[in-house]
Amino acid sequence: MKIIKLTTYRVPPRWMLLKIETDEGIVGWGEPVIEGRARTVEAAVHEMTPFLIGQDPGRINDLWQAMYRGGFYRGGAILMSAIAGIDQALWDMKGKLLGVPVYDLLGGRVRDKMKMYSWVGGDRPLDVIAGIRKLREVGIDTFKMNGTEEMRMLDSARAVDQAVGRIAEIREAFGNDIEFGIDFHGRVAAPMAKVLLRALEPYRPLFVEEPVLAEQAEYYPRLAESTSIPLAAGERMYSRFEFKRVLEQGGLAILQPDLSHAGGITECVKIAAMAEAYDVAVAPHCPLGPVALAACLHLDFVSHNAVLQEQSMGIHYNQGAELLDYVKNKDDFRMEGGYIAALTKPGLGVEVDEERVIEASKNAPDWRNPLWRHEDGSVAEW
Ligand SMILES: O=C(O)[C@H](O)[C@@H](O)[C@@H](O)[C@H](O)CO
Ligand SMILES: [Mg+2]
Repeated sequence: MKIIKLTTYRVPPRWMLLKIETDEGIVGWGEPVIEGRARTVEAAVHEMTPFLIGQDPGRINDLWQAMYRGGFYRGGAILMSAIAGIDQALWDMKGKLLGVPVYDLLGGRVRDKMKMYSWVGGDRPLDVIAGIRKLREVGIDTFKMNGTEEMRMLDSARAVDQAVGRIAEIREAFGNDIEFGIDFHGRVAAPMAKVLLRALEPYRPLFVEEPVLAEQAEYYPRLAESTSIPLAAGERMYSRFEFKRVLEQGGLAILQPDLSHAGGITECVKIAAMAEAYDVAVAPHCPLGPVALAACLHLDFVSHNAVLQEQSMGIHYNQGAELLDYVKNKDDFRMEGGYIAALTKPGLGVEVDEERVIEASKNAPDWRNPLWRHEDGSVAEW
């Protein structure tokens, strides 16, 4: 079998879907995208196309190594997201060819269902209580929210009290009937991270995510020493070569590789295995679309140390399209009691509504995250 065509579709809200076709009619779908840089990743995918045309899609490992090592320069958000989406489509095709779900190609399931969580609140964590109440009605009991608004490198007691007060209200309202992670979203510099973590201790969040920016990873062990709250990060690390340093130095209790940013299934399964060797959990990052989520779920179902899965239903970014709008087999993604069952159809298990995708791609937005500034006019981390 040979690859004959790659087609990319940028679609609302901010996703990109990739269709790979072969000379034997087998089609694979992937989701190569970096939020806010869809066109750049699209260019990277098309730069890889001349190499991929004519290749045997079944040689996933060789194609991955050639895409990663073949261009001399390697890694980073753009190239690893392009490789990720192509890799997802290759696994989709291999599963379809052999008539089995991807998790069976990876040795079979280690669990019967996977624990999911939902976002509540938006860029500025408002109305979180109402959001939790609404999602609890449909059985969700695990949540994530932004922990702060803009946070200066050295900020005020008031800013800390505002951030902690919101969390106190949640515990006050729901006690231990729910669990929640708090995403510092890289907005917090190390000195304030230490202050916030200390102040959040009494409310026992499930984890604090991106306590500092990925480029400040050397703080993870120091912050971990100063708190009992499990620390999580990974959405802005793009290969096992970045994760290995973080595992060696310690500090993170949970790795959150993104299956559409960190080289795809081939790479993230290796990252999950590395984490297991250090007794570190994985909770794949996925504020994206259905193909990205399906790729995450196949990793979750073969990884002993997979503990939680992010999904974007109702996330504040999904303006103009919702998680399952481009999926025909919506029922397969049903969550019950906060869990999801394995996607058992061959390949990734997503039946893409191609007509809907093509239609939506005709007016895809160029989504950008906002540029935040502090009161003094300096750039703030969003
Ligand atoms: O945890 C999460 O989902 C992420 O931090 C998410 O908010 C960002 O990755 C966002 O998608 C970037 O545009
Ligand atoms: Mg995050």
